[in-house]
Amino acid sequence: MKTPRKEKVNRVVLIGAGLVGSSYAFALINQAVTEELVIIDLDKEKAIGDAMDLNHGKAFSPSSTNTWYGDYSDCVDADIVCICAGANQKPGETRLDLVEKNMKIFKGIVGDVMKSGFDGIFLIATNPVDILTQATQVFSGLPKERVIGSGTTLDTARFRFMLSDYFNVATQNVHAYIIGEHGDTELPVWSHATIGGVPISKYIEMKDAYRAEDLKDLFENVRDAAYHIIQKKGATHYGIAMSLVRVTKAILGNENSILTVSANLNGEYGGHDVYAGVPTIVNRQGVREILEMELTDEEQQKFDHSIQTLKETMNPALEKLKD
Ligand SMILES: NC(=O)C1=CN([C@@H]2O[C@H](COP(=O)(O)OP(=O)(O)OC[C@H]3O[C@@H](n4cnc5c(N)ncnc54)[C@H](O)[C@@H]3O)[C@@H](O)[C@H]2O)C=CC1
Ligand SMILES: CC(=O)C(=O)O
Repeated sequence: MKTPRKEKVNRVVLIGAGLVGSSYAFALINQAVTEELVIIDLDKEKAIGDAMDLNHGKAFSPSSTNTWYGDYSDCVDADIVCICAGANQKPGETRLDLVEKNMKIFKGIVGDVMKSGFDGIFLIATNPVDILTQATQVFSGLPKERVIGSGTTLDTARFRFMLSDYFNVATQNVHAYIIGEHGDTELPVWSHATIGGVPISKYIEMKDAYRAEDLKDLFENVRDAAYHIIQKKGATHYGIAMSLVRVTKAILGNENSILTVSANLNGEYGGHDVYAGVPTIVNRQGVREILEMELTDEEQQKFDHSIQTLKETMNPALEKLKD
């Protein structure tokens, strides 16, 4: 049930309560991240049902999140509008294949959010996420640092999980990033990957049990993880939901945490006006700062290729939607 606001509390508006959105809502409530959660979806009945179901679990959750099915006017008081609406990949489809369909949906959604007077932070999950994050910035006119995408947060989490599994150390002690497009051209930054501060290349030299060739396969499994999961169960949603909650917490908690969100490169990493996954300091302002790592020549080449691919897909799609 919607309640009038008496004091400043955190409000997240979720647009698109499909598999990703409803998993995000569930994870938000279970981690006590926000006082208010508003759900909006084209499928009104499904979203009303979700709000009822989530409120019925309140007695068992650590949070007192007030959840309701809302409308775009609720965005005016939102700290974060998270968009998970739109088509997902069918088996064999790439993320980039979704661009035209989802960009059209975004033009309408972002326009409706902005009509409410929204002045918070957009957090985007819908694919192709880097391109839709950029489109959201263009459609909304909000400052670039207040429009961010989930970027390669999920890929980085997959990478750290698979490395921790291979080396049999806790995920928290693996520091390694996937950067670039959240998609087929993403790349691992091996030159800065460490285990407890020891470069992975050194760690492998020190231990007979590990082989450099295995790392190539490991990265391919990270890059292709979505295809493998979609083949098995039709969609991925728990991992991204937890990534989105992590970013939401970093924003609402003013954490200054480093996360590989999709941020506008704005002078960093070659100075492109493009959104891509890079290590970024995230706080209440959204993007505080992008961390520019020194890449090897090979890594820089792969990164440039990833950026070029994003531009080549995004520019014609944005052009088509110009009024
Ligand atoms: N960034 C990432 O790492 C990931 C992104 N995704 C992406 O998230 C998106 C959503 O995926 P799923 O939840 O699996 O899809 P889904 O089909 O389960 O849900 C999409 C929801 O969007 C709603 N919707 C469609 N148009 C709308 C509009 N104009 N206004 C409001 N709601 C609208 C639908 O009614 C539906 O409930 C896809 O683009 C998918 O590729 C999925 C996993 C990871
Ligand atoms: C679907 C998608 O983007 C992922 O799971 O990485």
